[in-house]
Amino acid sequence: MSVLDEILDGVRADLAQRQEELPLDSLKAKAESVPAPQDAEAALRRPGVHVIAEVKRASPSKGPLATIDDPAALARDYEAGGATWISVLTEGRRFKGSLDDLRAVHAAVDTPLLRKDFVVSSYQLWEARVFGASAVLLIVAALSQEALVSLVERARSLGLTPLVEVHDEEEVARALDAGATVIGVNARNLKTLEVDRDTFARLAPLIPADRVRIAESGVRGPHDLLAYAGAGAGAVLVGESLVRGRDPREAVADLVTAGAHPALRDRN
Ligand SMILES: O=P(O)(O)OC[C@@H](O)[C@@H](O)c1c[nH]c2ccccc12
Repeated sequence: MSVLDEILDGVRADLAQRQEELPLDSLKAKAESVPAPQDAEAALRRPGVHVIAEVKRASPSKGPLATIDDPAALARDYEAGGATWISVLTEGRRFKGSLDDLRAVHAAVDTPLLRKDFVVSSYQLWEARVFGASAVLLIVAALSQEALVSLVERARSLGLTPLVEVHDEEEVARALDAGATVIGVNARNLKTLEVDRDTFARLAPLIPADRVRIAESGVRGPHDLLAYAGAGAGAVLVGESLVRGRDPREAVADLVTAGAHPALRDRN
């Protein structure tokens, strides 16, 4: 069984528990009192190479990364640093995230939020909507093509921008078949946890230039942003180096400055 399979088993068990406690109709009713999502895709289509800063306490590959007692405070630092999106991990077992983290961050910042989780059901799309996300991660490797197509359509119907994540050539083809317009290339193989920063450069040419291309994982600083930008990234998604760093606001600001370089203005 791969790491991804193990994670998905836990996700499905926790999801069943939540649906038991809060049936879909009750969840949907809560959406009426939550402001509509922002157009997260439009934010990424502004000129330059964008920074998506992630609230990430732990990971299967590294274990505990940071306690993050106050995710809202961290998100405010990310916003002050100039992040275009803030990603909030909500998977609890391996990443120590929660929907409460998403709610707290939504109450603290105006920046569009990405619900970072292992989505396998439209119930989780409604959760993302109710807890304040404007975008939601859909991992191709975790979904059948039928499920992927359905979840992309349902996410859009809720006003959520689907960020469709790929790791190889076949998954790029599947993301395009599903109509993805925002595609993330994860340098980390979720089945083996290996990180290969060259993955983005290998797959980017397969992603049409009219899509937003996001390079995910392994960004240690501005030099990695510039390398990913040089390979065609319109945004980078950064977690570990920010949550482990001395000053998250300053680290985001340094990445944002690199991404705003005049030579990168035509990126999106
Ligand atoms: O911590 P890093 O190496 O900066 O990576 C961030 C982000 O890309 C990573 O957390 C991630 C990318 N895709 C995911 C899917 C599920 C969980 C986590 C992820």
